[in-house]
Order: sequence, then C-alpha cells, then structure tokens
Amino acid sequence: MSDASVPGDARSGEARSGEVRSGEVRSGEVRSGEVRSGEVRSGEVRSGEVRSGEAHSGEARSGEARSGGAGSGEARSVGDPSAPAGASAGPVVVLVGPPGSGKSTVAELLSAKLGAVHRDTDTDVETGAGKPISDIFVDSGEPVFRELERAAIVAALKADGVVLSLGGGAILDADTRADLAGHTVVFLDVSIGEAAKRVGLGVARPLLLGNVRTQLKNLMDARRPLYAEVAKHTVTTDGRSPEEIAREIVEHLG
Ligand SMILES: Nc1ncnc2c1ncn2[C@@H]1O[C@H](COP(=O)(O)OP(=O)(O)OP(=O)(O)O)[C@@H](O)[C@H]1O
Ligand SMILES: O=C(O)C1=C[C@@H](O)[C@@H](O)[C@H](O)C1
Ligand SMILES: [Mg+2]
Repeated sequence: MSDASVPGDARSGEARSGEVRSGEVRSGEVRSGEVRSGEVRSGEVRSGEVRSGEAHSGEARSGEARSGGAGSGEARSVGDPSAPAGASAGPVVVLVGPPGSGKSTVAELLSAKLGAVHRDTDTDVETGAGKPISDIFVDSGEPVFRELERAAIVAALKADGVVLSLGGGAILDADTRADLAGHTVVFLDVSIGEAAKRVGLGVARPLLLGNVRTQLKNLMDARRPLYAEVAKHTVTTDGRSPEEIAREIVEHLG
C-alpha cells in the first residue's frame, strides 16, 4: 500500500498537480499545496481522529466511532474470519461508481444489514477540511481535493470491518486502483439518464456543474473501464431501490 505521506510532495515546491506552487498564495488559503485555513493541510486528514496513513485498524477509542466519518474504522461484527489474529482485513466491501450511482446511500443500508460501520471518504475529507467538497474545489482547486481524497482512502482501506463508499472519482488515481486490488470492490452502475435525475442540478458536485448530462457522459466514458478494472462485482442500479441493491450485495458477499 502506498505511503499516505505522499501528498506532502506538494509542499516540496514541485507542485505535482501543476496548480499550486511554492510561494504562491491563492485566495488566501493555499500555499504550496497547503490549505491554510488552519483546519487541514494537504495530505492530512486532521479531524483529530484519523491522520493520513494512521488509521488505527481494530482500535476502539471511546467517542470516536461515527458513521461515515474518520475514526469509524473499528472492527464490528463483520470481518474476515480467516484473517490471522491481529491482521487487518480492511473493509468488508468497497463501493465505487459514478456520482449518483448511490454509493453512499447503499453503503449506509448495507452497513446496517451487516452490523458494520459505514465509512465514506467524501465525508472523511469534508470532516478533515471542515468544509464541503464544493468549497474545497472553489477555495483550493481539484488537485488539492484529490490529494486529500487519496490520503482519506489510504486511511480508510486500513479500517477493519467497515463498509466503505468512495467518491466518484477515487478510481482516477492509479495508486488507489492498485490498492483496491486486494479488496472486495462492487461497482454500482447507473445510466446517464438515471444518474442525472438523481443528482439534480449537481450543485454539491462541482464536476457536474453546467450541463449535468454532458458532464456525466464525459465522466462515465472516461471512467467506466476504471470502475470495471477494480470491481469484483458489478451491480446495476437503474430502476432498483437502494434496499434491493444492498440485498444483492449481501448475496455477493456470501
Ligand atoms: N437506487 C436508487 N434509486 C433512486 N435514487 C437513488 C438510488 N440510490 C441513490 N439514490 C439517490 O440518488 C442521490 C445520490 O445518491 P448518493 O449520494 O448515494 O450517490 P453517490 O454515488 O454516493 O454519489 P457521489 O459520487 O457524488 O458521492 C441521492 O439523492 C439518493 O437518495
Ligand atoms: O466524480 C467525482 O470526481 C467526484 C464525486 C464526488 O463523490 C466527490 O468525491 C467529488 O465531488 C468528486
Ligand atoms: Mg457518495
């Protein structure tokens, strides 16, 4: 698995994203890859519960378990029984798919069915940054968001026994795709028309701003092979309720 401190490269002055360079300050918040609000530094999830690359799998500390949030990685009643004692099996299942495919919604239902904690990397990033993803995009740009997302994924993949939903673009990162190879990944597939209906105007999803259908089409054309590459199972979601979808995933998990 990759070292979660990698995003710190952006502070070396090389600004790998090409957007944030050492010495530049953007909108008063970003200097050389850092979000300067005092809340989060690029590559670190600073909710005070789980820091980048430091998910304490299997450790339960009072008051830290929060559905969908950083720190919710404690083992629950599920996990890989064949794993050696003390070993982390990571998430029970990881959901990937385009925006509007229902990853977060289905993961929440699924976690209830499995008696597991639901963890969502978009939520972890927002908790760490102390602001919505749409604000991170506006204030700091997509490359900074992707670094925060990558760090959140590295941490979440170490969390034992959780049901993990990823952001729609998580699979764009080659290291993330490689890390997912060892996990049970389910691709929630959705048509463009159905996804467009579900996300509405997409105000909370910065990449869908403008013509939502066109953005979704471009995004799905580019990403479909990547979702398929990491997935062990593909589940169609059009015309099906989140409950039906969650049930099918339980069957896949055997
Ligand atoms: N199977 C479904 N049928 C109808 N509506 C659904 C279904 N699944 C989810 N929705 C609705 O679609 C919207 C988007 O769902 P959700 O936020 O779970 O998607 P997501 O895949 O997590 O998106 P993102 O990638 O942006 O995080 C929500 O309003 C949700 O209630
Ligand atoms: O599809 C995407 O690239 C995104 C989807 C959301 O889940 C968020 O992770 C963010 O808005 C980016
Ligand atoms: Mg989601």
